[in-house]
Amino acid sequence: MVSTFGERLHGAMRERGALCVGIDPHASLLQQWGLPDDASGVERFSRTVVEALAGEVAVLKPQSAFFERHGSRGIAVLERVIAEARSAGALVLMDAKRGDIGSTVQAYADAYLNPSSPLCSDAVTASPYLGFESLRPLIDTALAHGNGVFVLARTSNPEGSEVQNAHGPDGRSVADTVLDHVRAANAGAAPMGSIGCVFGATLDAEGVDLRINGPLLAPGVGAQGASVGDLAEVFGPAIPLVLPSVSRSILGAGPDPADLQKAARSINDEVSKLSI
Ligand SMILES: O=C(O)c1cc(=O)[nH]c(=O)n1[C@@H]1O[C@H](COP(=O)(O)O)[C@@H](O)[C@H]1O
Repeated sequence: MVSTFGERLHGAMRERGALCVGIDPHASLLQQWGLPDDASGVERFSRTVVEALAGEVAVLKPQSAFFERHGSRGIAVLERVIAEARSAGALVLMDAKRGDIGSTVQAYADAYLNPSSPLCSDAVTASPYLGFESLRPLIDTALAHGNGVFVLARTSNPEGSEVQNAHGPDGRSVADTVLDHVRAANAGAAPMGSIGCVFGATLDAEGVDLRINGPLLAPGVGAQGASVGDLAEVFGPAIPLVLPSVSRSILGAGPDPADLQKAARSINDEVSKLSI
């Protein structure tokens, strides 16, 4: 039987630590690494990150936009990054933040979560702001193929709160409702469900029920100002489910692979001390 994403992620977090490293080939990072701002630069950059880290971190998260900005050649690089990272043992979370009406969401599901697609990843990020049910085809396709989805609940950027903290007639915030839907999708799954939420490490989770029986992707550590220490304060008893996601503050240590490894190991070690 095919393993579930929740099972694979749970195992990877125990074996490799909970860190997720973002592959975000910003133009400024390409320049800093002495690479051209084109598809060949993105390929050298991403290959270096994969070779340095895919054998040791639980999850690599390529940000699709940084590949898309180089057109079809950038997407071809993304396809190779997915294949190489997975064959080196990392889980790949495609950061595409897709969302649309359900019939179109099925096409995104076919692109990112169906093994017949060259972009198929272990999981994809999705925006529920066309209504959580519009994401159903993504969730069903993920579960049918042993893959996962990370649904945005509270994003790390300060602008997010005007939408995500708005309250409905039942007095619940939009983000609380998203967390409720994800909790329902993961009900009964063990050791944890395959549907995660994104909850920024930069936020205050006071009064928020984070028990979703699934992973909590926590971007915002490093370049956006949160520290590993803040994670304990934000997530409290939910820490064992937290997957801190870090891009620039690790990528900025490159291009030497040993320096990338050093930067990732140092954060991973700090994170592992939180869960004790
Ligand atoms: O889904 C995400 O990964 C994400 C959600 C969120 O709320 N905030 C957020 O920063 N991200 C992504 O996480 C990464 C953060 O990068 P750094 O700030 O460089 O660590 C970027 O790829 C963002 O697109």
